[in-house]
Amino acid sequence: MADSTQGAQIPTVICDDVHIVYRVNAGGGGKGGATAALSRIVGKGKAEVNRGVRKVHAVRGVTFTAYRGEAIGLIGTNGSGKSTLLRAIAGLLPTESGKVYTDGQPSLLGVNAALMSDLTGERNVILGGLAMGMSREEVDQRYQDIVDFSGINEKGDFISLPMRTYSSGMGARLRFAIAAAKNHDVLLIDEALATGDRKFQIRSEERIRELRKEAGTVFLVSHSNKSIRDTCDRVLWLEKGQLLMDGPTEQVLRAYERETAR
Ligand SMILES: Nc1ncnc2c1ncn2[C@@H]1O[C@H](COP(=O)(O)OP(=O)(O)OP(=O)(O)O)[C@@H](O)[C@H]1O
Repeated sequence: MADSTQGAQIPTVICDDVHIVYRVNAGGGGKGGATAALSRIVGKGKAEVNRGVRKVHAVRGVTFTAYRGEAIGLIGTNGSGKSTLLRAIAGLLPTESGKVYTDGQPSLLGVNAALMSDLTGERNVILGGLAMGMSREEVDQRYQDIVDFSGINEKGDFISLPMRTYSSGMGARLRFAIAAAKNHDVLLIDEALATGDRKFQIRSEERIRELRKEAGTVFLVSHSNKSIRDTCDRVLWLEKGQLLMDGPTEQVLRAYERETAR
């Protein structure tokens, strides 16, 4: 457990022996699906043999407590269960067993966060703000800050164009800017910084540090060890769904880097 968990700390997220299992229809989209039809042709009817539900045990017995003011990095190789754990903390996935307790409603900010691609950036800022519980006046007050922070208009008037015309990096910037406009009890960020350019990454890392100071807890899933080093004081290392290590950033990252360099 990290040193930062000592003293008068207020818990914000508690995961108690959390297991998460996905159930996947192994039949390939059911009898009528295109994949199933292809399997029937290729396998000459053998597709039926594989029918049934397969289980993927993505998170296996994860236990930790996060405290107010912490920024916690989640690291691990592809498929180790980071995004799954984050979605469970956000309340978007049920646990198979074990419990997730949270203080307040966590906000999940992922690269796929649902903004409306046919609406302009401007409309999405307003809708996103309202969806986060801001009043219309608050949204109006913060609107320009959000647009400035996103940098969307640095190369022209893009905020008045539909979001489907944005590059993936521009979309990610706007999503982050909207989410970061509000102070969150628990902010969960899933690789959101990865698609922004370096200048935007620096700006968003700065904002994460501010959000922490404003007494929230931030979780950051990232494959960039640099982003984790720059923003987090504690790191959870997941591998095959299990919590391999939980401790101060430098200690865990060094162990992770030793392991992944092999
Ligand atoms: N919707 C889903 N249905 C079934 N299995 C899933 C689903 N999403 C993830 N999985 C499986 O759960 C396991 C953990 O996946 P997860 O996306 O949480 O890993 P991750 O550590 O975030 O990976 P990455 O670094 O590649 O983003 C993997 O084995 C993956 O195949």
